Amino acid sequence: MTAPLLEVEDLVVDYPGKGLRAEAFRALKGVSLDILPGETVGLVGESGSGKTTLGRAVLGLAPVTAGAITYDGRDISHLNRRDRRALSDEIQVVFQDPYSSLNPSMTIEQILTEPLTAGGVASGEAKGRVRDLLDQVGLPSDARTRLPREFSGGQRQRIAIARALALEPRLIVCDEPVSALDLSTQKRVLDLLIDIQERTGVAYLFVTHDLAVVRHISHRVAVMYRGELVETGDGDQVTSRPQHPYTQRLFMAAPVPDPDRQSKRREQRRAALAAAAGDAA
Ligand SMILES: Nc1ncnc2c1ncn2[C@@H]1O[C@H](COP(=O)(O)OP(=O)(O)OP(=O)(O)O)[C@@H](O)[C@H]1O
Repeated sequence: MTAPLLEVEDLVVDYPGKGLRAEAFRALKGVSLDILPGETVGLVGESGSGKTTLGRAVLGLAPVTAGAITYDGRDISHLNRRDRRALSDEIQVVFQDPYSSLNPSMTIEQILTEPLTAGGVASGEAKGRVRDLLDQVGLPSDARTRLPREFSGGQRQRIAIARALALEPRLIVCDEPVSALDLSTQKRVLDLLIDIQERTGVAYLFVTHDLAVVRHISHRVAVMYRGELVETGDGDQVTSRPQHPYTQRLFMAAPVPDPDRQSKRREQRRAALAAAAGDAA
């Protein structure tokens, strides 16, 4: 069997109380989830259910009160700053807002060179890598000399994706990466993420409140409700035959998914898992 890339076990996250709310607030109440290499797990649930908190805990940005997060067999629940920084070439993030996530005063070349040099890539080599990254996300190489404000929302999200890809991570936490984009741009960015995954084998933890998006991109879907995972399964199974009453309510009003896209994603996952099992044997 393929070993998970990421394992979250009985994770509890308490946010300390502030101001009028003196008591700590339990945002995650014992969540367990794993992600295989090259897999996309879509995390859905209503606002406030804890999706972003789970993504942030994986990135070391939310306090782990109890439980464990294991990456590639190593416990990463309580890393110090240096070890966490060292892990950034393995685990990356793409945030929701392409307007605030890029430094407005840096050129695209500077934005993409920063993680490369931090990851130890020599500056001579970085220039070529920046061109490669722009090519991977479908932007022309003359984008290098321009500033973020010269790009549309969809193009900025491509730049954020290029930055996340710079150090060839094995896992990217995508926190609502397309929800600030219009529908046709959403689809192009999702297809880009799928295409990158097919080429590089990167895994995604994909946080979204949008059920059409989760159906489009996920191999598996995990459903959160009030700080707990109430259902996890194949995208098809969870979206078409939800078991938990909350999931049933969540998906009842959602539009019908694209069956061709879904069956293609399922086949790809089976083939990838079979190949990985063959490699491991
Ligand atoms: N830094 C924080 N301090 C205190 N409480 C927080 C903090 N961040 C989140 N919370 C609370 O934790 C709960 C889960 O929040 P979280 O952002 O993880 O939910 P979500 O499912 O991602 O919601 P949304 O879809 O609206 O982004 C919410 O009740 C929220 O108010």
